[in-house]
Amino acid sequence: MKVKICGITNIEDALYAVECGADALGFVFYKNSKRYIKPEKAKEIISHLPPFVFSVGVFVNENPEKVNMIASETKLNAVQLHGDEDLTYLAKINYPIIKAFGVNENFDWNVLSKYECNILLDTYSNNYGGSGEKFDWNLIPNEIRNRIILSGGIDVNSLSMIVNEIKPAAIDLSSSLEQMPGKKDHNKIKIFFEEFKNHWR
Ligand SMILES: O=C(O)c1ccccc1NCC(=O)[C@H](O)[C@H](O)COP(=O)(O)O
Repeated sequence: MKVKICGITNIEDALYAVECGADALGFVFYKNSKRYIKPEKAKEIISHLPPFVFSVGVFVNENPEKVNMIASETKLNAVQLHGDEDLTYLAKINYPIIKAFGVNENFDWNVLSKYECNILLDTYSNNYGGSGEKFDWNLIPNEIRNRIILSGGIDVNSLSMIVNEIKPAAIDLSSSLEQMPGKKDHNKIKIFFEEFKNHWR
């Protein structure tokens, strides 16, 4: 199970998360987010990451040409589309895509079969993401559990259920590891990865 830490805004948090075991880092290029990072700053951080750490840019309903431009300039490995982007939009993107879906009790699970890219399930939120809230993971159909990226309110206390019951391909978390939006708490990161390794390896 891979772990992505999202909402990275500074080099100290990036390197510490990687040192503790993060496989991927997320950079939020959505200006309305409290975790927004300018592409130039993300580029600088990404240039200091060790090999084999995956860099993901998070976008919400951004102009697709701008997504491609930022992905190229900052050297992203993938783009996470966290808004209302449809298949026509996705066809304009030149980079590996993670399509995020906001889940609530009314979510139409059939829609996922139309998407061939990686799927991230997050809690439905008017702000699109980074809510720190869980959705009801029991709603996730069994047949897709092992290929999704699970997200939304994941914290150290979620690990038992994630590892033993949901068993997703990857998890993605942000809020539970923060001091405040955009600044990670290194002690929380350390404890999270210690517990993750206890549960998973
Ligand atoms: O983090 C944000 O502020 C954000 C805003 C708009 C779209 C996506 C955003 N973040 C993406 C993520 O951090 C994660 O993919 C996911 O939402 C998990 O967040 P959390 O519930 O805070 O662990």
